[in-house]
Amino acid sequence: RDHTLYPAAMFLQGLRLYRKWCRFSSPITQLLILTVVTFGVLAPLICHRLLHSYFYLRRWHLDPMSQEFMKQNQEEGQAALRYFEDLQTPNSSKLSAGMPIRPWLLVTIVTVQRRKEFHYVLQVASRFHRLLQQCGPHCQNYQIFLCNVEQDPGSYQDATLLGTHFAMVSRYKNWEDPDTSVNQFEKEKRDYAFCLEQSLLAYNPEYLLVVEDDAVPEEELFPVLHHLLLARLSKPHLKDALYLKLYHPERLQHYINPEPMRILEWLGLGMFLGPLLSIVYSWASGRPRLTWPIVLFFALYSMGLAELVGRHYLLELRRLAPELYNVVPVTECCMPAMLFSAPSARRVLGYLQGLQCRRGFAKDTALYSLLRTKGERAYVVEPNLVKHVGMFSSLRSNDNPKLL
Ligand SMILES: CC(=O)N[C@H]1[C@@H](OP(=O)(O)OP(=O)(O)OC[C@H]2O[C@@H](n3ccc(=O)[nH]c3=O)[C@H](O)[C@@H]2O)O[C@H](CO)[C@H](O)[C@@H]1O
Repeated sequence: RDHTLYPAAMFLQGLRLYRKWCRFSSPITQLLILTVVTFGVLAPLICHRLLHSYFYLRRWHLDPMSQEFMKQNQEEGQAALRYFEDLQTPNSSKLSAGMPIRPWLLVTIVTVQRRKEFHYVLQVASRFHRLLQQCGPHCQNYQIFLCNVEQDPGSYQDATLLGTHFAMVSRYKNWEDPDTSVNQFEKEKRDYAFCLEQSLLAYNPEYLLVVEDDAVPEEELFPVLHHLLLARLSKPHLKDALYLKLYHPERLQHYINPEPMRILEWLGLGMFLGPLLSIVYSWASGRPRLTWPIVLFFALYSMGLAELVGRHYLLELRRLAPELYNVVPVTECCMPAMLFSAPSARRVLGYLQGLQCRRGFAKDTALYSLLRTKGERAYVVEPNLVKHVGMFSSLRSNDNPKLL
């Protein structure tokens, strides 16, 4: 007896029973049962632990998952510390003499001190360092640059450690109050502008990737950037963009967002899966005729399922190949990882210098608000190419942060 044939035999038997049942029940009853079973039983059972799904059981899982994330992240911080402690220190002449004259891509990490035990900046820098090593000759013209905007740079041990491995600039010399009349968000913007300016002055790179000190790059960052910069961004409408965002918060990635591109994507999904699922249904129920109401039902069914399970998880499928990554017009919020061409970095610097930030109008909102008035375009890559790990913000106090 061939035991491997059991599942196939069971499937055929089930199909036979199902077809018999279908003959005596109306399609409306069948589709109603399918809807109830999918949305009421299967999806909640499968998805209740998925953080970015509507089925997520926040009350049950949010606290333990947040604690677990922080515990793991602290361990990753320790691992990053060991990474640099074990790494051989390059001699200082190598740090400057080995530098390419004009890097193709400069990665600038903007950092201030916060929650020492997590070593956020070490996590970011160690991952970039390792990815560059793995990338080898393809990334020969890449450079990492640390921009330390801590007011008391002497006390910032992680930055001091990184200064022995990477080129670094410090905005403040000793403990220094930059300007008491300046609010925290204006200071943050000025710090960012300083880092942009220093990167351009010191390296004049072709492309500049400015990352915040809690944005850990994904493994595929460099191959995807290669593809985007060499194949996709050479197209005129993308080439002159003001910036390309490599991260957008997962909680804002749903279809039900006032964004035309997403709505189009959602409709496209329904138009693709609607007919496909209808064909499967017709075949399984033994009804050869496809009717419009059934196609429409499955289109809405798949669109509803995709939204409720979470668009974020569908986007993850795009990681299979660099060609599958989406590049769409940006929306407001957040700039943990921003890619600029040299001319666009100069334009951003000028714009930032002309802006005044405050609570509720931080640098990300300010920059986004400029797009329309200055006639600029900007894009975001999906899925995210960095992971935001900083549960504790250096700008907004929160002693008990949660993943959502
Ligand atoms: C994940 C996420 O949504 N992050 C956004 C959020 O940051 P957060 O509120 O998460 O703040 P954060 O602690 O991640 O700091 C953002 C960046 O500002 C830097 N920093 C901090 C303090 C300072 O005095 N000077 C300075 O330059 C810091 O090193 C980091 O690179 O809001 C900011 C605007 O306010 C930006 O839009 C961030 O992208």
